[in-house]
Amino acid sequence: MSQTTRLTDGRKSFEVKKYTFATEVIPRLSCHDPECEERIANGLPVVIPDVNLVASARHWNIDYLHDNIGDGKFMTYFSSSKKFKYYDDKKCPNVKSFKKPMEQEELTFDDFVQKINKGKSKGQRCYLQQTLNETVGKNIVSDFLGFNWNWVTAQQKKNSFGPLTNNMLLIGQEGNITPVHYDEQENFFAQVYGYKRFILFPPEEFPNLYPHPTYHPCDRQSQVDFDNADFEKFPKFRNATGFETIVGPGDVLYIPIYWWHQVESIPIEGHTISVTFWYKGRPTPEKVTYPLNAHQKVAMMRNIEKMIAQALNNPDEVPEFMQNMVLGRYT
Ligand SMILES: CCC[C@@H](CC(=O)O)C(=O)C(=O)O
Ligand SMILES: [Zn+2]
Repeated sequence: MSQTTRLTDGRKSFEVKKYTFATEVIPRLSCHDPECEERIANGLPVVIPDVNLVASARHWNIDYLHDNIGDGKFMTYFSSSKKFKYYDDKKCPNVKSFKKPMEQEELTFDDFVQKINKGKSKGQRCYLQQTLNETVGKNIVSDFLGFNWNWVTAQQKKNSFGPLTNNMLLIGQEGNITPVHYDEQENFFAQVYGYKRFILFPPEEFPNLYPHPTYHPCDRQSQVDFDNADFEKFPKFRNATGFETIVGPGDVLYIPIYWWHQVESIPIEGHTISVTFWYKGRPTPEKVTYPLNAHQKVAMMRNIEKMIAQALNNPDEVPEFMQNMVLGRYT
């Protein structure tokens, strides 16, 4: 039986699965606290409970969204397990043996609601993950316009983030898990309904988390299954140490670019609703300062892998090429 541990969102406490790695709690700071500003400026995660980023969506629930979201299509993922491990369809041809970890389908919101209800009986889980776009109804537009754009745009400017790329609506069933991965964007993650556990690791943990190669469909995703870690294949995973928190309605979590995160919908309210605010990263500084920081090194490793895969013009040749270059020479 797996052990559990208790975690709080500052108001309630939750029994959550205990993994093999140690974690520290992510600080929870008021948006008026200078230390909160400092953490964002320094690319460190922070939970912000009082910024009211999506307070205008506090009344969002499945029924309200069903009645107001409009007749657009919503990308929905289906998984026979709790895990929703993202993959890039366009990279599937690069790995012939790749088995898709989940299915995807574009549904109307009405179909999605039916799937959620039917899925429960058929043991299939679903996760709606769709960029909010112009197809939404006028009430959702008004809620969207009511987001605290002053605060988040001020953060974008003072931290020299790039442009806002999208706001993604996430509706997951309780118990759904997005396995550990990193994104190449800054993210203010706003929790609207229900509770989510976030486990984060800094970019320095790259060696301990063994991401798939960049040409692999699961680029940016760790190969390590937290529930059943293969310590033979991934020995450095023993050294992983992370940070974690629980976010509840109204909380915003700043997830810095290149920080790894695993996200678990806490089995308490039936489902969870979240909205992401993704921004392109800071522009490359004119004058590079040394030593390079961890996320610059991750960006470098990504570029080198992409260049080698492109130059060989055959992804199947990359593993041997990389091993010939490193094993016995840099080990
Ligand atoms: C598609 C985005 C999913 C989200 C995790 C989650 O809420 O399950 C995440 O990984 C992020 O916001 O970066
Ligand atoms: Zn992510």
